[in-house]
Amino acid sequence: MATSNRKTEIADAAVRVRGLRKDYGGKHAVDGIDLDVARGETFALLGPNGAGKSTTVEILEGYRSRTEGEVSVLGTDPARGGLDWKARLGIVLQSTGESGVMTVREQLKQFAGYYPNPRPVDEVIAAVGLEDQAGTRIAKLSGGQKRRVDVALGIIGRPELLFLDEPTTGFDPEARREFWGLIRGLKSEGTTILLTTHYLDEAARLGDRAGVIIGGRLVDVGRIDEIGGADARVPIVRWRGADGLVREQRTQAPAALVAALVAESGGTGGAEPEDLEVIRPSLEDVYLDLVRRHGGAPEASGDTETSAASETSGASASTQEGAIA
Ligand SMILES: Nc1ncnc2c1ncn2[C@@H]1O[C@H](COP(=O)(O)OP(=O)(O)OP(=O)(O)O)[C@@H](O)[C@H]1O
Repeated sequence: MATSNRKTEIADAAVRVRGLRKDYGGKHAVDGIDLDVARGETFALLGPNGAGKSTTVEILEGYRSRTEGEVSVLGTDPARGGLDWKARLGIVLQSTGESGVMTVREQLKQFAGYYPNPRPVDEVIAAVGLEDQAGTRIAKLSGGQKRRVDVALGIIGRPELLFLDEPTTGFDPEARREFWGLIRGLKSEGTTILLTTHYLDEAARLGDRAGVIIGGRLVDVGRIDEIGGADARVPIVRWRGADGLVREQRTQAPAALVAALVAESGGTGGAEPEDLEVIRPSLEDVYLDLVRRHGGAPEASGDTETSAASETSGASASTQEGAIA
């Protein structure tokens, strides 16, 4: 299965990166990345631990120097971005930096003062679901609540471009879904969002497009439903044969295969094929396959359900398309 590397050029991109390299000592942490993020799109940057995502994003944010390459963020080279440029960005870093002694509202008020056109503080508190904690000192909040403060600080300045580095780490499932709603709202207002996440379901739900970085290289980029190439998306039919063995077959026509299995097991009135499943590979399945093929260590998944696409319990046998075992 060939990886399609779609290098789409976007006119008037919010982010434009060409030949980006970052060396630490002799090691290429980022090794020649080309990337465009369109204005108004939500772009998910994916990759295993140590792949080079944070380094890339920190260069875009102006926090880190680069070794080589061209970078333009909202039309400005981040290495030369001044305060006016910074005020157009919203940044939610991986680690929290807010003061623990202030209350949520005090901290947000302070940050709002740094921006020319901030959102109303109470509107932001409500958007991140911290109304009940608005008067609480940040030091006393739970990990997930502190993360919501980080997100609130990232959006208070009404950013044109919002960087979210693993924003929902520590969120409970309900808070994560609320956060997704918040991000969709920002997107509908025209905010460009660059998201790094290890939660593949989050990337699939929020992202218009995604890029996969492995070993400092962008190994694939495209619409969420294009990542990994068409072959990686072919459905899998799995069933237990009369001999007790689990069989699986990739096929573009799962209904026809299921009908054939039913006919084989005695016609419409016959026995149901045992343990029958039709599986459509998720972004997580496709991503893990990409990581394996490019020699990256697949990380433990987030809270997404593990698809059974690559796992079978008990004995199994794979079959070629068109041949029922
Ligand atoms: N300040 C630094 N000095 C030396 N090496 C570094 C530095 N920062 C990062 N690296 C190395 O660069 C590589 C890329 O790191 P980076 O933090 O960009 O990865 P990542 O994809 O964001 O990982 P994670 O998913 O764990 O956050 C790693 O091998 C890391 O050890």
